[in-house]
Amino acid sequence: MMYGFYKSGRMEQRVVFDIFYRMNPCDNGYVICAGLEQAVVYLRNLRFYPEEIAYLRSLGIFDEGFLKELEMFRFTGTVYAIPEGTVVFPQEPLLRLEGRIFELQLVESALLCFINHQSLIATKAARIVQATRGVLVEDAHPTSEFGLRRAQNGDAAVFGARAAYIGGCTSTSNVVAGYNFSIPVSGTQAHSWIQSFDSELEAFRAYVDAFPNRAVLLVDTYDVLRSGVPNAIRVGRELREKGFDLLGVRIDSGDLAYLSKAARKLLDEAGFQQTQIIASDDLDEDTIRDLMVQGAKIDGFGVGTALITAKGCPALGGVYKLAAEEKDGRFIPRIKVSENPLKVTNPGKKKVIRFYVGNKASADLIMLDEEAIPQGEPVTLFDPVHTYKRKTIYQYTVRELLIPVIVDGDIVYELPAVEEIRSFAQQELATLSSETLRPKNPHTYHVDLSLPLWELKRELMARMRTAGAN
Ligand SMILES: Nc1ncnc2c1ncn2[C@@H]1O[C@H](COP(=O)(O)OP(=O)(O)OP(=O)(O)O)[C@@H](O)[C@H]1O
Ligand SMILES: O=P(O)(O)OC[C@H]1O[C@H](OP(=O)(O)OP(=O)(O)O)[C@H](O)[C@@H]1O
Ligand SMILES: O=C(O)c1cccnc1
Repeated sequence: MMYGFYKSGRMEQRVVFDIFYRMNPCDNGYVICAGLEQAVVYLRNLRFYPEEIAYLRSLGIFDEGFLKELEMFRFTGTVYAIPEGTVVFPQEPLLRLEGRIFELQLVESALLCFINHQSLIATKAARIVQATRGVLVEDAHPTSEFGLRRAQNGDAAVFGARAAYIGGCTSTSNVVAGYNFSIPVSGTQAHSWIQSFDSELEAFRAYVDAFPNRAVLLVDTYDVLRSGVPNAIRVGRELREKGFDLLGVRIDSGDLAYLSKAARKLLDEAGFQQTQIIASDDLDEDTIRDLMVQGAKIDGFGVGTALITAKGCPALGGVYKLAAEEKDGRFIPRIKVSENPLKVTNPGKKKVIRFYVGNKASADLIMLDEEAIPQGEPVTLFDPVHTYKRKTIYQYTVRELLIPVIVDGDIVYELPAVEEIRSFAQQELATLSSETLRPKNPHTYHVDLSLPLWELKRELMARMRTAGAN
């Protein structure tokens, strides 16, 4: 397409693209937006290197003038984005890009990859953490991301660990992610550690020698209740003589509810009330919720496969759609019409505002960029499909969600630390009602269109049906 724009003299045509998604993944009531930092870094560093241009030349498809354009290529567009950690909903632009069609068309798939992947994993993590006891991490049990070995590849593991932390995990076992993003790392040991010693007891002793104040012993290699926990208690007693406390045991197979209760009893009777029980073994939000219902005595979870692959909801369907095109110095709205009403795009250069009543998010409104933001007067919102469904909001505050991140190719936004994004995501979750937060059949949060945008959409749909037919 870039070559086509170059050949037809349309390279410099200015356009607006939106990134948005149409349905929440996992039947969830919201998505936690993530991946913006990687998108920004990608845009900043985007260029064509000599070897890449040589490869494109070798294809024998492109003329030298075009390859020269690629050689000089830099991203010069403007990006507005919803900050990472924000809870977002279907249809609303998460990123709005303005620039030359030559460059904005190039970046579609890469941007979608960053935003779709991390937003999906952050959302999955929030669901898993919520299942451990409550949606906010202050109520939840610590949950460590264990997924590296099961991720679809290395980038998915590292950026997935970042997103999992944003979504509420307490730590990751992926030390590269810890290094890259300054997020907490934690880990226990594998069955191979235990197997590599002549006895479980020796294995435990050697481990606590190395990590006297942070040892979590894997107790299920041979027999949790007859061998693993009794040996852990023995080593715990020896540790105490050296002035340390055994931090925990990990159970990685069997009936986790039954074994955790029995292990708790053994540990408590031996005076190890502070020693935690960590569970892992193909856990996901459903199994964790089930374990909690069964009264499992589990203090923390390690979750790998289901988290890093977003089991059950393997992709977030974010899309990149042309919304406007510049003509004579003005942006002319563009629409994509479809038989499926969900797939008809919202035309024009837009912004998104969120209404808060008290400290709860009440509804979002997608508006045309030139519209004034309501300043406190009562606002009546209507469902864009079932327009008789209306709601008037009084006594609200408003927040504009899209903020400038890159202006004319320059980064104008200070990228927050991941720790900060995670705290922000927690604040964001606290603004949702329990009905929106529930993991099954959640209440659908209202995302409405302003009247001018709704009217523009209807007009363009009618016009483009006729124009398209011609
Ligand atoms: N009390 C429980 N209620 C519901 N699910 C459980 C309970 N205990 C364990 N599970 C889940 O059941 C599954 C058991 O898996 P599986 O049949 O492979 O047995 P296992 O004990 O893990 O054996 P191994 O890991 O040695 O192959 C895991 O996904 C685990 O998380
Ligand atoms: O179960 P997940 O949620 O994916 O978490 C990661 C798993 O990876 C490790 O074992 P591994 O899978 O290597 O071996 P195992 O299945 O035999 O325990 C660990 O002990 C967990 O069980
Ligand atoms: O630290 C652990 O015990 C761990 C980490 C990743 C995968 N499985 C286990």
